[in-house]
Order: sequence, then structure tokens, then C-alpha cells
Amino acid sequence: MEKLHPIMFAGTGSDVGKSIIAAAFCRIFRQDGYHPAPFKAQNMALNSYATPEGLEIGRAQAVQAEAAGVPCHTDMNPLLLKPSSDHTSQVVLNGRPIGNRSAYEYFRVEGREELRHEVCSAFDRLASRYNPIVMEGAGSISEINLRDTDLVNLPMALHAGADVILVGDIDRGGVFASVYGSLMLLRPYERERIKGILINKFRGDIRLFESGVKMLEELCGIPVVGVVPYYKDIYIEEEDSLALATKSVQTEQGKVNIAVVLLRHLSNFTDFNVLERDPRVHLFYTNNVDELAKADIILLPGSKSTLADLHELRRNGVAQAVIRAHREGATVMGICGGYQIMGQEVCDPDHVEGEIERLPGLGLLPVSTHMTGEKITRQIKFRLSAAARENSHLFTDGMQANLEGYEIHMGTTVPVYDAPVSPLNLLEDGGADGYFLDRTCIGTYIHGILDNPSFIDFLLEPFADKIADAGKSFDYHQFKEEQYNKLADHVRSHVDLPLIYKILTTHD
Ligand SMILES: NC(=O)CC[C@H](N)C(=O)O
Repeated sequence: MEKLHPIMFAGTGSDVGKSIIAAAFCRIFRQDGYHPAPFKAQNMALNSYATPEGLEIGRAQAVQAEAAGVPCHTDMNPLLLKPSSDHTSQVVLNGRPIGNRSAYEYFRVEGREELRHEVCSAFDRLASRYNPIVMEGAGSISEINLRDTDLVNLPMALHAGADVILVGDIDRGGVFASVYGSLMLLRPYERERIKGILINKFRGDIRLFESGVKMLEELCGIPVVGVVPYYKDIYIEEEDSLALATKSVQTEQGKVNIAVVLLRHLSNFTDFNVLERDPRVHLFYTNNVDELAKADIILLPGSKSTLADLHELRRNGVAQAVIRAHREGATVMGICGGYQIMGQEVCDPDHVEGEIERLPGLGLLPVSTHMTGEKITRQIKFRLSAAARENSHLFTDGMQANLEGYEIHMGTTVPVYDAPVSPLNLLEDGGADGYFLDRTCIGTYIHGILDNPSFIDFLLEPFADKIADAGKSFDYHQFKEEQYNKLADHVRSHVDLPLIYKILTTHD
């Protein structure tokens, strides 16, 4: 295939839809016979993913890699900042944490050149393996006060020799000013790299915007390569928990009601995407104690800051509400940070997470957690333990499919001294995971465990009468493939693709 220049989707601001557009182009290039890969030098998100090598990257690049049909790799997102409070972030470089930095420390010029060297090297490695590289900028391209320390927008595009498409969001208004203003604030040699404008999230009749397109082109001297309508019926994983705001917060009659406890530092909320689409289930997010009381199943999600969130749960009464609901028959399951919260205690003597050194947990599981400096990041295959399967009718033939998931955590959790060893899962490598007390009380470190249809069946098995005539679970992998294709079709039919190919092959 012909070599294409790297293409970068940069924004007039954050949340203009860069990640999704980049995912769409990953799929489009793949459909057209190329071998694309995504790249974003630096990501700030709590939603991360483990690569096949057992290293950590931002979830958005993992999704884009899936759209591109290639395995994800840390070279696709060499720098990941995971905010742990308003002022500090854990810095993950090439998949491994290198410590916590305050925002001030981080943006100081010092040390930046080392990081720049790292992200540029990651890009170069990736560019030697894939064609084209579909790059994503971060936030706005015109944060002029941060220009000299920027690692992810124009300096990266210049290093890569990328053609930049500036994405503007027409839904929030002010698209002319934001596009024109962003361009004007760039230096001339930076502006030269902007080869197209893409208007995203358009609602209404596109014909009414035709004159607007002409005006923008005349004003900016850059072609508008597409006006992409807002879509509602395509499901692609969202980059950050902003999307949570649009989700359900209440119970619904006639389904298994599953409450996900809203934690302030909730991480990996994508753990619940499959359940959310399961016809047997009504999933909602809450920290309202009355709604929790009505749930059949309560899920405690992962948390970047387990101790801080546990403290908050005790303060706002949610901890007590979960304990009460469990006593009255609800199933409680914790994933990662949520699992740690369910135990007897969480200790952080070395201040890995922060100030708090120790807190009692909810006491639902006889385990105790210690935070350690070492971070575990890995993809794993596993199966349910014999104890977990004992009262289940799903695994009677002794055969059990391998389940898949991934781990990202600092804590280690063990049974308290007098408690029996009773893991929920047995790992392929011989290890064990989580704790199985009984069908109503379980914990696991495995993210993505609820992407496995047979695990969902296991979780819902005790509620069989409630869901007797609801539909069956569905194939998530096939669903995701369909969604990437739908997204690609949608974007393809609203951009001038021949023009984009021309841009990506024309020397300048
Ligand atoms: N992903 C998580 O839930 C992490 C839990 C906890 N903060 C840890 O690092 O161990």
C-alpha cells in the first residue's frame, strides 16, 4: 500500500470528539486496505487498559487499536497521567508508573525534554510498523501559555510530519470563532501543518450550513474536509467519565436491577458497558442510599484512590447502605478498588495513595489489603474456582470456557489470619484471584470480568425467575465490530475522503 503521512486530529477544545473521529479513521483506513495504528503522546484519564505485554495505556487508544484491528501497545500512548486528586497525577511512562507529580512540578520546563524524547521515540517505533499513524491531539491546540512544554499537539505533529485536521464542535456553538481563533493563535510554521477543518457534532439540516462552510474556508484559507452529524445510535466507548452524566440513576421494574456505586475516583467504568446493554438487566449508577436499597445486585467499581473513596463512602452513608442491602439479600460484588473496599481493612503505610494510612473496610469479605509501591498491570485468562461453581448449574459438565480480563492495581489482598482461602477465580498461570464468600458476596481484581458472557450468566443465575422471559446475553465482540463499522460508514459518508487521501500523499 502507498505510504500515507501521519494524520493528526487536533481540537479547538476538549470533548470536541477527537477520539471518536480518530477511531473512525482507524477503521476507515483498515477497511481501505491500510495497516493503521493510533497514537496519542499523552493522555489524562483514569480509564486505562493493560496491553498484551502487561503494560498500561489509556483506554481510548486501546479502543482505537481495536478499530484499527491491531493489538494495543504502549507506543500508542507512551505517557498517561492518572489524576489522583485535583493537584496530583500518577505519571505512567511507557506503561509503567514513574511516580506522582503535582501539576506544577509536571509542567515545569525541567524534565520535559526527556519526556519529549520518550514520546517521540515511541512515535518513531510505531511509524516504522504501521501506515498510516492516526494521531490524536489533546484539549485545544492553542493553549499558548503551555506552548513550550506541549508534548502532544503541534510539537508532536511537527516531529511526525503529520497533516493536522482541526476538529471543531458545532454543537456547543461558537464554531467560527473557535476554529478561526485557534488558527490565528498558532505561529505561521505551525499553521502550515493544519491541512483541513472538520466540523463535528452537527445537528439539523446540513444544507443550511453550506454557506458557513464557504465562509470558514475563505476566512481560514484551509478546506473543510467534512461536516459530521451528531449520532445517537452508535455505541463506542467514551474516553472519560463525563459520559456517566447521561446514564440512568434509578431502578426499573421487571429486570434485575444492578446498582454501580458512584465513587469520586471511579476508574475503569467501562467494566459495566456490557451489562448496560444486557436485556435482562437494568444498570444504574448511584450513591443515593434509597436507590441502593432497591438494587438486586450492588457493584463496587474500581477506584484510583481506594482509601479516599472508602472514607467518603463512610461519610455519606453509602457504606452503611451497602452493608444493610447485603444483609437484606442483595448480592454485592467488588472489582479491584471495590473489592479492596469490601474487606476488613485497607492499609497504606507507605502513602502510596495519599495521607490516610489505614481505614476499616465494609467488612463484607474476610480479606485485608495493603497498598504497595509495585503496580500490577497484566492481561489474564482465568476460570471460576470450584467453590464458586459448586452451587451453579451452569458448569455441570465440568467444562468451562476460559474467561478473559486484565488487572491494574497497586494493592495486594489476602485472607485475614483465621479466614479460609477461597478464591473466586483460578488464573491460567496457576495463581488465584479474589474472594468467594457465597453467591451474594464476591470480590475480584479482574477488570473486564463482566465482559465475559458466562460470568454474567453466573452472576445473574440466582435471579432466574425474575428474568425468565427476557432476552439472552449477547456477543460483545461482534457488537463492537458492528459499531466500529457503523461509525466508519457514518464518518465516511460525511467527509471528503478523496481530498483527505490527496492531503496525505501530497508533498509540501
Ligand atoms: N483499579 C483499581 O481499582 C485500583 C485500586 C487501588 N487504587 C490500587 O491501586 O490497588
